[in-house]
Amino acid sequence: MAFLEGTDLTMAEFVCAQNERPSVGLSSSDMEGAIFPKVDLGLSDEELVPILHSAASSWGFFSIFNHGIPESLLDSIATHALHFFGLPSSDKIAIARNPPVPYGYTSFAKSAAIKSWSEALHLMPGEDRIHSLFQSVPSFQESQSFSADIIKYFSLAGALSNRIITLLFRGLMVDDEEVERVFGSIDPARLRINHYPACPIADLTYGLPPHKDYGGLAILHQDDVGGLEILKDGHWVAVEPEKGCLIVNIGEMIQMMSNGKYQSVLHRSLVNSSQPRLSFIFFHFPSDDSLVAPMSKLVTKDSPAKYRSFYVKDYKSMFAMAMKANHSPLLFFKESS
Ligand SMILES: O=C(O)CCC(=O)C(=O)O
Ligand SMILES: [Fe+2]
Repeated sequence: MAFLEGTDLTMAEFVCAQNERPSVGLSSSDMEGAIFPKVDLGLSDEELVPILHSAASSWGFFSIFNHGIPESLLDSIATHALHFFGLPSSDKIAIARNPPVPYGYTSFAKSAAIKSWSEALHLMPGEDRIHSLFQSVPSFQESQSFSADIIKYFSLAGALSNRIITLLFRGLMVDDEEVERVFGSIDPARLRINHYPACPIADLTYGLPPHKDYGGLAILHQDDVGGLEILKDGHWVAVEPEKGCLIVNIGEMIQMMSNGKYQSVLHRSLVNSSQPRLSFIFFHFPSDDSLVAPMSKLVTKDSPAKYRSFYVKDYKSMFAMAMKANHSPLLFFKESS
């Protein structure tokens, strides 16, 4: 029997095989001697270079505060998003994402080998595009102010992400201009808003199964429920929510361009049986027609290129195949050593 309004999914479809179910993770305070990095972005660029370098090299994930994005904007996006996800399914699917169009609403993932107990809104920059998307949702009263928030957020998160990426590469002695050439525009950026309803079979399934993020840098905002875990030294560790903080993580594109100096880290979202959860993530991508390669300064005789150069669109076209093979697309471009 279908259990989700507007879908033909059954609960059994979400039950993972015994060996794929989420094992119990650790709290970050259980990690002896390893403290999840928390970075004050109010410091000067000069002070931040070594701090960010260390956080990104040791964990690949870190928390930031004093990041300059107003709390009121983050709260407002979360409130509007919850109202959107609370609409009847027939309204939400009015803006269903239809590939190759990369934006719109996706209901509980049907095609993936491991189902995700989550629905999502995928957005890309562009004032007209965002306005007309939300205006197409019947009975959504908040389309104007939600659109305005999203437009503002793209701009602020884009500038924030740009600053962090630039400083991370300064930590590897790479010139700002080289970074600007690849990440200078937010046009290819994406915002993904995830909604994880409370789940009656929370121990048997995932909100999102383990994965690495594809783009350059991801900046995540989560509510106070918790559920994000990252793989650290072979253990799943919970990234506990903290008001006012955002979570940053290295995507595969930075792993490749840093020639493996910064690593993209596996992470997953768990669900729980009592509370819904909301997160939203800004993904900073290079544009599809950029040719990316390990930065020339980082390729030497002693440290040869670990990856072949590629066009971002070719990398993206490997997503589906990588998913089937249960690994990430970057593996297809690894140089044999
Ligand atoms: O919701 C979360 O905590 C993680 C989401 C995530 O990893 C993603 O959307 O790529
Ligand atoms: Fe992710």
